[in-house]
This record gives sequence, C-alpha cells and structure tokens, in this order.
Amino acid sequence: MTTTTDLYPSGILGPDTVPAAPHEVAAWQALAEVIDPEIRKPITTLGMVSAVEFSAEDITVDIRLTIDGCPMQDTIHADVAAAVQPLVDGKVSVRLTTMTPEQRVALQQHLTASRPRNPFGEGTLTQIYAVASGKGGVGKSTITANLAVGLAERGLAVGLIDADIHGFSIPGLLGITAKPTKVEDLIMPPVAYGVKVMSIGMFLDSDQPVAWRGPMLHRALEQFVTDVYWGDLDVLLIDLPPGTGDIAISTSQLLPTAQLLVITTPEHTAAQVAARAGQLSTQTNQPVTGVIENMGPMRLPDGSIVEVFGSGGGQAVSQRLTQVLGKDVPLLGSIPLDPVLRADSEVGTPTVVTSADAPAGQALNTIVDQLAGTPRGLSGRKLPVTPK
Ligand SMILES: Nc1ncnc2c1ncn2[C@@H]1O[C@H](COP(=O)(O)OP(=O)(O)OP(=O)(O)O)[C@@H](O)[C@H]1O
Repeated sequence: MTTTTDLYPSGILGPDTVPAAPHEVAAWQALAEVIDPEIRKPITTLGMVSAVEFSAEDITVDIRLTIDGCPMQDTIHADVAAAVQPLVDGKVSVRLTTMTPEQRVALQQHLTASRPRNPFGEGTLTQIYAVASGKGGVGKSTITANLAVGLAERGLAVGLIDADIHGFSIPGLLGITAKPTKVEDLIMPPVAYGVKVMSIGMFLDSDQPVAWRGPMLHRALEQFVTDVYWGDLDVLLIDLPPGTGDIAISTSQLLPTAQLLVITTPEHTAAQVAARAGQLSTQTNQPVTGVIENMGPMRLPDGSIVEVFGSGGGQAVSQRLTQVLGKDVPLLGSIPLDPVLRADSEVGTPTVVTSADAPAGQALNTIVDQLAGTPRGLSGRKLPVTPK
C-alpha cells in the first residue's frame, strides 16, 4: 500500500495542500506514476507536485518545475495530464510554476544525500566500460551509442559519457539537441532512448574549435563523475578519444573499476593499432572485456561477400590481447559495413532499435546480449556496507 511518505516529501518540498479525501489520495497515487524524464524518479517524491484540486468534475494540478523554462516541460505537462485524466469526467488543467531557490537546494540535497562524491569509485556496483580504439574513424562512437541504447532497451539503467574530444559525436548519434539542466550545482543529463548522456560538446557552440589539454579534460571528466546526477546506473559507457592518452589515464583514476572494450576494423594495420590500445590495459590496470570488429565483411543481395576493409582483424586483436594479457579476451562480434548503420547515425536514430533487422543491427544486438548478460561483478569488490 502506498503511504504518504512514498507520495511526497516533507518540509519545503512538501505539498501546499496535503491530500485528505480518498479521491485526492487517488490523484496523488496516479501522479506518483509520472516519472521526471531527467531525474527518472516519480515527480511526487521530488516535490514537483505542489497541489491537486478538484472542482465539480474538473481537476487542476500544480507542478513545480525545477528550473524556469525546463526543456522537459511539455513532456511533464502531457504526462501529468494523461495520468489524472482517467480520474475525472471533466477538464484537466496543469499549471506550471518553478521551484524557489530554497526548494532547489532542498531537492539537490535530497538527491545527493546518500550518494558518495564519486558514485563510480572503488566499490561501485555499476558495470563500467571504456570504449577504446587504436585510431579514429573506426566507428567507435557509433558502436558506443548503439551499445548504450541496446542495453537500455533490455531494461538496464544506462549512462554514457562522451569523452571523445576529437568529435563529440554522441549527442548527434542519439538525436540530442537539449542541453543539460542544472538544479543548483547538480547537472541533469539529457536522456535519449533511455540513456542518460553527458558530452563536453553540450557545453560548446557547434562551430567552436577547442584545443583541450589534458588537465582541462581531466577536470571535465571529474565534473561529469561528481556533479552529474546519474542516479543508480547498471552500466556506464565512456566513449574515449582514439589511441592512448591523457583521458584514458584519467578514466582509470576516476573510474577504477572500468573495463576496456576495444574496437577495431578488419584491416591488419588497424588491428595492430587497436592491439596497442588494448595494451593500455596493462598500463592502467583495466581488464579488457573483449574486442569488437567493425566495418567487417558485408553480404551483398546476390549472396556474395565484400571485404572492403579486409578480414580477420578482430580475431587477430583478440588473439594478440589474450597472449599479451595472459587472459581470455574474446572477440564479441563483427559488425558488417552497412549503409543502414551510416544512414541511421546521420539522422540520430540508433540502428539497434530502428533497424534491428539490418545486418549491422543484428550484429550489434548479439553483442549487446553478451554485455547485458555480464553480471555486475560483485566478486572481489568491497561492498559499501559496514558491519554493526
Ligand atoms: N559498420 C558500419 N557501416 C557503415 N558505416 C559505418 C559503420 N560504422 C561506422 N560507420 C560510419 O563511419 C563514420 C565514422 O564513425 P564514428 O564517428 O563512429 O567513428 P569513431 O571511431 O568514433 O571516430 P572518431 O573517434 O574519430 O570520432 C561515421 O560516418 C559512421 O556512420
């Protein structure tokens, strides 16, 4: 049974008028099903519902948005209206107001109260994958975006950090144009296809050239880890810049449990470079979960196979890494060169969902299945509990 404590917070985030009559409580219960699109919690428990009033056959719901001009206000408005409409025969009115600065501080405190400063430090239960490649243009960002969406499709809570300073292509790949919103010092990441996304590109004008140096990048990544409200994530993916470098080192410091996913093309030279990226693992002490070959052999309608970028690179990298690291580093799959994947990426629709039957979509989904089945490795991890 839902109790009032589940329905709304107390203090300055509490409602202006507390529900008393059964039909009022029923309305609050319906509103508790409305999830804030950014924070991903019921709007009621976030103090976003200030009042519910019935008059004759009509209902009016007062909503406190976290910030003025919240980019998600239309969605919230529509979701609130849809939630309470079945309860009345008359009109539904949704009035949007904004939280006071005090209420925003209270919300920030409420959200961060039980959270460690770095939620992805030692002991985190989030499975973290840093996606690396030996050189640029092998499709690393495209694959990272698709894996993230595929994992979210399977019901996991997924976050994605775009740390690829050479391109910041993740927002475009997922059709994100919204900027992150801020609740005091807390940054709310935009959500696309169920994935919470942060990219340094969201803080820059699209045509602004940037020369990011190591320390700036480290600071930016640190901020993404500590100042962004990720909530409880099952999986966090990081799109690393190609090659080795500062950001890979920062990742290993800030996200010490991260594992590497190595992307390569089937070319022999690319395979060599990618193997080097994998050797990064020894330097940073990050295990390699597996290798993904991209732009692999493609089957033409007449059944013939075209190997535009050769073949065998993925297998070669997997074998080489297994040898170098002394641990099995499997080839998780080969994604064929596929015009559908390129076209989907261009318009910001991830192939794993929009073209799941295309050859690239099928290959991506097979890889997602393997990653989704990976247990949140608790073994050997310290759990954040202290015995009494
Ligand atoms: N399997 C594929 N079939 C067809 N096109 C692909 C495939 N994979 C990626 N592409 C296309 O290749 C281009 C490069 O991809 P992407 O930007 O993801 O590479 P990247 O490795 O992240 O590059 P960088 O690190 O330099 O930003 C994009 O136009 C993308 O749509």
